Amino acid sequence: MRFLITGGGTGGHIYPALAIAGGLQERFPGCAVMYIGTGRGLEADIVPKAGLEFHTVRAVGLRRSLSPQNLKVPWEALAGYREARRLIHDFAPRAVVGTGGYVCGPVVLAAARMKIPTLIHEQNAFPGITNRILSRVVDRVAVTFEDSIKYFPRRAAVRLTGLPVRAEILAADRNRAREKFGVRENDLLVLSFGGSQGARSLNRAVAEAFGSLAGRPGLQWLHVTGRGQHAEFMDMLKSRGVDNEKIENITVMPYLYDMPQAMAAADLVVSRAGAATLAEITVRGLPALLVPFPYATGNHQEHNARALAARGAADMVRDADFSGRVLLEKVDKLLADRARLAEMAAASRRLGKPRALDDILDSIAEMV
Ligand SMILES: CC(=O)N[C@H]1[C@@H](OP(=O)(O)OP(=O)(O)OC[C@H]2O[C@@H](n3ccc(=O)[nH]c3=O)[C@H](O)[C@@H]2O)O[C@H](CO)[C@@H](O)[C@@H]1O
Repeated sequence: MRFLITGGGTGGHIYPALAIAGGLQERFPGCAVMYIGTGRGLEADIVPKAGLEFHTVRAVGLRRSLSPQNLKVPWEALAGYREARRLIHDFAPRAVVGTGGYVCGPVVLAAARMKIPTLIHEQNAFPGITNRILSRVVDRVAVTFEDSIKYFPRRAAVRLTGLPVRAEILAADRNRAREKFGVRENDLLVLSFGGSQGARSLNRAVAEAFGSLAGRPGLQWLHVTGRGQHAEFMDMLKSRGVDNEKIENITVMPYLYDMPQAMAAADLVVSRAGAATLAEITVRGLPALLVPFPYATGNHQEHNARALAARGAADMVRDADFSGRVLLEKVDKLLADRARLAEMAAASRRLGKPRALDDILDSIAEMV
């Protein structure tokens, strides 16, 4: 059996694609999986490292403003479409799966026109333009949030699956994780981070609140600054006269490799609202304070955050309104009310989709 996967540009589209590729290899032992991306996207680096056969086609995105680059789009799109057709013809996949990003356009369209079964996965509550267009020609659409279903014209083909998270996120054990991070039994652990790159406004707010959080009985805090912003964060602390080495209850890290353990240990998460982060928070059933990245395409992070907030799983603050004072106010209120925290945790768990990968694989299996 042969499967073709496509999706790219940012990690947000690539990691779910890799999760699906891995799932297919387990479900259909001996199957061949080929990946089509662009030569420019992050996928050109990550996918070959994951051991998958990788090919590229040309693909360009429409600029949202008037730009001379848009004049090249029809020509490049046609060239990419022809390249995709040739690759699909030679590989002869049983099904084609797209996870968003420009490159999906020519590849999934070519497959659909060649009458090969197609499925696309949408990660965000407000879908990207490529997936919205493709949803008219594909056989199936798998979505992460119920809230995105309304944007797809052929709702009958849409299935709410969720976004596949790393197996370690599901498997991590809370007691062992708390031991590892040195969290005492009745202490509350707050985990704050700003997506894979860190977030300046989150860093600023944590730095402003640092003095007040330091030494608080019963509170432990783990803050991740993001690799590119660690030095700046440390400078902010220094300029406020804070010596972070002396403060026992707050740990600061540039990047957290062990996110699965940290999430397992945490009682509250403060973060951006990227789709992968929210999928992880909800499968772990964690309450969250979300500060969506305001410049994400179509403001999709705010849509993602609202999907949780509307169901009582999270509290949301817009980036423009966020500060150290607001962080303290919100966190104080939440931590003082353990019953509310427990309700939020339960609401979060209800939104979690631990079977996301299985459900996506079932959909693919039904098509082939
Ligand atoms: C800025 C932007 O437009 N980001 C988009 C990008 O998210 P992007 O992939 O950057 O961010 P996500 O929040 O979706 O994922 C971050 C991932 O990094 C992990 N992590 C983070 C920090 C750390 O120290 N350690 C660690 O392991 C998290 O556990 C998570 O798995 O694609 C997503 C899916 O299309 C979108 O929803 C996001 O809006």
